[in-house]
Amino acid sequence: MITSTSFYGLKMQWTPEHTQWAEQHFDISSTTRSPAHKVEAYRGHLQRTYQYAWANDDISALTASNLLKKYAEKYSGILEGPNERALLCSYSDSSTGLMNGRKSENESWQEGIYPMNCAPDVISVSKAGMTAALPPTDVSASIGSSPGVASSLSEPSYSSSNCGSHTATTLHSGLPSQEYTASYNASYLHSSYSSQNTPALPSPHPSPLHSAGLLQPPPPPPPPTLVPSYNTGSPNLPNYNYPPTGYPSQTAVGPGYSPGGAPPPSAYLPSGIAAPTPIPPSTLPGYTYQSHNHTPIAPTPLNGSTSNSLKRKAFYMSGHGDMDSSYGNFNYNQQRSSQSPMYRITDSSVSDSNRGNGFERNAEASSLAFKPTKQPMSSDQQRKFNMHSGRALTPPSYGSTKSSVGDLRTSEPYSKFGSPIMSEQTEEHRQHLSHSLTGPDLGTATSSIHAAEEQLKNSDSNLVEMVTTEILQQGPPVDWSDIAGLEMVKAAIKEEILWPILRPDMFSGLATLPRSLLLFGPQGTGRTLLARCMASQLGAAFLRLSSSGLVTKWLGEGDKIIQASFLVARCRQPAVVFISEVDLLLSAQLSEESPVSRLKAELLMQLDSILTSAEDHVLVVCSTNKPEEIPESLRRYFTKRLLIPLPDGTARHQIISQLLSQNNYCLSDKEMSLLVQRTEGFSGLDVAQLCQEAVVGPLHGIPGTDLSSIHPSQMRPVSYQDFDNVFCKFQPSISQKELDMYTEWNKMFGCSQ
Ligand SMILES: Nc1ncnc2c1ncn2[C@@H]1O[C@H](COP(=O)(O)OP(=O)(O)OP(=O)(O)O)[C@@H](O)[C@H]1O
Repeated sequence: MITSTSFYGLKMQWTPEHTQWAEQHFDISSTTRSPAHKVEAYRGHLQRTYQYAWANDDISALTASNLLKKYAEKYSGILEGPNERALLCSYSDSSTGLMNGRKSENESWQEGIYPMNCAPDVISVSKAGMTAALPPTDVSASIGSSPGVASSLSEPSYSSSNCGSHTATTLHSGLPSQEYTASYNASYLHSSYSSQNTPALPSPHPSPLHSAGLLQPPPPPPPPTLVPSYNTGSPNLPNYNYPPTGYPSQTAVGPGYSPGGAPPPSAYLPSGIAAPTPIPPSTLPGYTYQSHNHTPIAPTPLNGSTSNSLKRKAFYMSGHGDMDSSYGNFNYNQQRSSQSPMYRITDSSVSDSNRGNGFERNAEASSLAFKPTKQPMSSDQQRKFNMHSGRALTPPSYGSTKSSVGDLRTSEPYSKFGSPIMSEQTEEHRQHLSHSLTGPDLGTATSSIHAAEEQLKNSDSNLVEMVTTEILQQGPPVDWSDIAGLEMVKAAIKEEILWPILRPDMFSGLATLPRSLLLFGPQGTGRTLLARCMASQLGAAFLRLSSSGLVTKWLGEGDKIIQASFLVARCRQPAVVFISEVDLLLSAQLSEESPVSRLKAELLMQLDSILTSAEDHVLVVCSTNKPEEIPESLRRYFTKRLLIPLPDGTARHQIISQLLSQNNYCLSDKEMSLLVQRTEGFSGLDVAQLCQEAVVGPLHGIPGTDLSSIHPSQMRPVSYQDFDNVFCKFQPSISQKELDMYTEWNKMFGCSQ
């Protein structure tokens, strides 16, 4: 019998042979679906395929048969073939360009550029072992049930009194983060995909579903091991045992992400592999600042609209000035471990009256004590940090004298010169390296270090000394929780930069590891902090080059300094080289005759070498507030380009609270809310400077001029009035036009939208 079928106007004639053939064909390899189902599936496909076929034309039985056969072969291969995950794999492959930043410069980086629309379809009809994607109806349910969405979208209300030396945790407990959206759930893979023990790795770019926060990682595995090397057999860390509860998970962000906390389980990695936070917190005896019983930070609200929740928010405004960059001992997380190496020791031997009044116990009168980061590490901290780094212990140089090259925002003397070439430390360093980098490149990294050491021996020793004292920086490690807000950025850095570096064996699908990163946006938003944090998390040496220093004071030998810095970085690898204001070196405005072009050429040569070397474990992080000045042809040097926005209300609240917590202050909840509101558009640096000015306020009311004789108890607490008095000195220094420019550039060339 001949039957006639019409698909969107396309008439087809079916003979019994056709039907039989189709059924037989589908039956060949399927063990999970009946022939009838497959024919249904196939018909569905035909419906879609033939929409753009020759509508309304009759076709011959022969043509129909050929078409049938052709598509049956094609689709049976996808549905039933052993490589049914080819689509996912090719998804990963096709994204290699993205990972490498080799994207065509004219292409914009748009969200959803790598949709995984096909994956759920394929998965859901393929193996029984693969869980189907969430149905669309689950989308809203999932979002609605997200703790982020459930929370209030309004400015946080502060329920507690803020009088006294409160800790930041008390102050902003219950605060939702306005910036974080649940969309970034630290997992790129479809949940079903992640459950497979496949070596194939996905693209690092989140699928739309993940961006929407719909796909959650699998339940957490047993206590994370971090980088196994850190607690197994490292001679540097003989007794170290990473406390699994040291960084309790944070509810403010998606379940897959816990900044500053124990590394989350991730669908990105096979089960049991934890997110990298390799630097273990050191134990600070007597530290009682924070218990683990604090109320967790309230879930971060998504923006009101669901569509907005699908994007990483990017908003920013002003930034200016220059100030101590090493607020490394802040605590912006409720669950910050009391054992964090970053948290400044509360010396219980010092009376309360001696604390938090603007006069630190060792501070000179001029410093006025609002210097949360300028305290040297305790000997215990130093010991711990030294154990991490596996390098000779030298005094912290963060916060030491200003260098035009290293651009240190510090006040302490530089650390003593220590040769970048490992001598007695060499073996220790090797072991550290071997523990922190478990990938297959370890052997070659070691040989690369040897080669760099040889080169360094032949270099100008004065130059090398200058680099090791001024550019190579040592200091207390920076934890994620030391950086207020920026949750999306932090998550992206963890997943797209740090994990592949720490576990190259797990990311073998990537053509090359991420080796360069551009942080762009307004000044004073924590880009240096982020770079330092990356170095800390990688257990890497940190070298900081200031482009403005190079093109002004050091112009004559700037290229040699760049060269020597990269050489030292290779000797000390793993290493992070941070270059601020990189637009000054890479600007398109530079003529060939310009002396700066020598620096540019040297930098590009070094970048080329880093990007092409599979051996070196050197990460280059550059910052700029003029990304548009980087020529199109040079953008490709940056594997990732991340917008660092201005702090949102929650982050500003965190910064203010944290800074004030070190002083005696009295602010009502309402006043605190007002401060948060009034600092809208401020950069993190602006906020910090505002606080610094305000805490000096109480001094002005003290009669007499001899401040040295004043006892701290005579000082009144810092009040709202003190802030009010200095607000006139501060205002957002960035225009809406500039903000729009960042948004546009981010849309076109950034990786976080
Ligand atoms: N997100 C943040 N969390 C905590 N502190 C911050 C943050 N952003 C800025 N700050 C404060 O501002 C200071 C400057 O930050 P940082 O140097 O990291 O900014 P930057 O973006 O590198 O700026 P610049 O490009 O001007 O050097 C920090 O020392 C800190 O006090």
